[in-house]
Amino acid sequence: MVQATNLGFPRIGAQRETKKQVENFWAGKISEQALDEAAVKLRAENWKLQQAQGLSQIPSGDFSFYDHVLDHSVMFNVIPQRFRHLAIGHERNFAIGRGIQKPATETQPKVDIEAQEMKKWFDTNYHYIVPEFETNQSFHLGAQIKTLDEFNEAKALGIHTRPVVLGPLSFLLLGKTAKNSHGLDLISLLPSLLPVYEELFSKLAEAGADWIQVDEPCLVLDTTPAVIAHYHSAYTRLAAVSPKLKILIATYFGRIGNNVSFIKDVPVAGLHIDLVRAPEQLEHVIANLSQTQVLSLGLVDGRNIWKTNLDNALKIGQAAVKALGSDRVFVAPSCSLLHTPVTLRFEKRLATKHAELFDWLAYSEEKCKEVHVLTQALNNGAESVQAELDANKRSIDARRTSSHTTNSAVRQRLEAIVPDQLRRRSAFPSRQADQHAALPLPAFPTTTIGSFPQTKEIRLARSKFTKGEINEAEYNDFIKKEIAFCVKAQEDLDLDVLVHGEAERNDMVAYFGERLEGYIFSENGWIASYGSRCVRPPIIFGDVHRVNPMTITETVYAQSLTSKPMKGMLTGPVTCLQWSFVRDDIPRSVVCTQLALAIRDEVVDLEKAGIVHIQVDEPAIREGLPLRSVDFDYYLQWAVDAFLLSTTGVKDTTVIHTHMCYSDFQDIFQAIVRMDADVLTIENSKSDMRILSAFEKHGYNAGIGPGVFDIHSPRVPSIQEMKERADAMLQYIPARNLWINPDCGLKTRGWKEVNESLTNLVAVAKALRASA
Ligand code: MET
Ligand SMILES: [Zn+2]
Repeated sequence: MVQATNLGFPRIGAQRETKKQVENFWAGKISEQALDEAAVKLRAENWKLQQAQGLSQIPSGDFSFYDHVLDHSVMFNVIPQRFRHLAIGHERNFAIGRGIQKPATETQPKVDIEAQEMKKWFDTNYHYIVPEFETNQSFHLGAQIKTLDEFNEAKALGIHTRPVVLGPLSFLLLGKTAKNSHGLDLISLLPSLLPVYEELFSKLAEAGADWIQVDEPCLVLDTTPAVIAHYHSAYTRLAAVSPKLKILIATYFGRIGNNVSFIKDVPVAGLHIDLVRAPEQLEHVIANLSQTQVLSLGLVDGRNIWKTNLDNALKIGQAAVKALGSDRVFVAPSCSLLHTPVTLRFEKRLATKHAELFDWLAYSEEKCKEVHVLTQALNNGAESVQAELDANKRSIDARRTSSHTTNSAVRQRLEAIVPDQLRRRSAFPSRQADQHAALPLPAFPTTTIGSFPQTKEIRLARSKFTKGEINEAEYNDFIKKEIAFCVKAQEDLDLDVLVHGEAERNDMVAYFGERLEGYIFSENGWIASYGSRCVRPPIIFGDVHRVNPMTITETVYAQSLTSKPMKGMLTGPVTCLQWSFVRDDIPRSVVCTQLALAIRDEVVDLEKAGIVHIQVDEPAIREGLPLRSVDFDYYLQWAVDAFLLSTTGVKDTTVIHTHMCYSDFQDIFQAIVRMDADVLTIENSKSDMRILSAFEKHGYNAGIGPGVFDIHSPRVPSIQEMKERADAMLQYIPARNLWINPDCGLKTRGWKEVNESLTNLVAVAKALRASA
């Protein structure tokens, strides 16, 4: 029998319960016990919900308050030195994720510890806490073994689950070496790590687990034969732990390719592959399984919100059943549903006001159902679920033939793009001279990345406006006051290039999506981004275009309040694309080009309105990079072209800024150069100086502001630590090009920390000027 399975369910709760409870805990409003109770309740609901949709293998251990990789590190006692003296428990785990700062009290000295690094999870907008390994790292299970505890918790409810753990190779490969352990080869830790996996697996087997899902997403990356040999030896050992235990190695987000080679030679029971991202890999993988191994087919898109074309998926399932027999086939979402919202049940507005589009959607709950329907069709014939299949076909056909997804004017404008629309008038050195002559700035100019604290008052006003409790004029008035407050604060701080603060924006892509055609918004389509932070990606369902200016009023108003330059603030096309749920009926590159034309119009209008500095944020350009290097060039060609299309419609004297964050930039260095921005502000505060040496090595010659402090943490950086960072940067970056700024926007912070941090930041720039 084909099994209906799942790889992971969202942990945020259908109405973001987890986020709310975690934040209440941080605020001291609820106890640790209350937090745990809330989680127990949510996990039970999730398991029951998946059961109710008809899944037979339901994951456990997929829950997390902050991040599952962080939990995994803690479970294996991979805790950096600086956190080890903290008491075991949620507070310590949260400290690892977000840093901790507490003033001294009569009995306790002050606490001030930097968070562990956070990185994007493959090409998603989910962020994981990067494990930090030391030379002689010791691994052991603590008193609490999260995976085991959650398996038992489900068992107590009468639900037999499939425990999920991050596999040993991906755990090591996704990690980094601690500061005190330079030169450590992460893979060399495998021999000391494996016994702890063995211990965990035998405990799970004792507890009654049969299938266990071991995630090895690094198998979809470029890999060397040496590393594959380690997969081979590791899984040979792990598969021998218990005859009761069946290991399913799970890969997702791309094709496994030739990395599949070791699978048939190790006694693991099965392999999961992503057939949404890489449908072409089916035959190759089937040919590389042993005679008994199960293939788990990722047929339902775990990263998007569209209904699955069940007819197509069924054909793939049938081919697999034909080749392997139904006992060797599982049906599953392509990856954990962590990246999909929880349920359509609360999308009341879409259901009533946008019924046409609503009918095209499926969230996690509905996707579990799709998995079930496919499984039924494979086991009992399509007739057994004919009504479901027919309804699905109607939705799929309706979407394909809808008149609301195509706009011929947009298509024509795309056809007419010429190469001149992809370049600035002059090269950077000449622009830099013109810009300096037109509007000189002090050395080491200071600026911020755009957003300032999104205070309770701002959120309240926005919610009142949404609910109709205040009218548009009142809301606009409120925003104006916020802008004025923000501009005044920056003048008091003596920053050089100011921003209006983005008070009117809730989310940097949603804001533009709301003002563009081709988008629609959900009420409850939340997905986890980092820590307790969730995002609600807009949905791009049709051709995108700009009807009216989107940011001119606020920017021009902000400029009118100051004689310092005001930076206009836009979200770039690639980021709009990456952080939306994108239609899957035309290529992403085409959607991106449509977005670029819309942003281009806005850039030109800002310039016309007298704005000299314009920032087009592309924080997500790196995360869109394909996972295999052979696919890089194609992506970077269209992505950078889209950025150029959006930014090059201006005069040489207009200063184009861009901003990127949370990524490793080395592998897109040439693309960054080709983006030809006048100023690039990048996240760098937590990572090392490797990226800066790359900028030096390649002779990057434009303005650059590697963040001097980490905005994801509430701690206030001292003048000294930021000065040290800036001094280190000056070893790589010519003084004339160095900007001083935080590493990202300040919207998640409070005004008190922001004022203190920026006071210190401005002092750093002044100290640099004084010693120049
Ligand atoms: C994630 S990048 C954020 C850039 C945006 N301008 C901000 O300051 O919030
Ligand atoms: Zn950023």
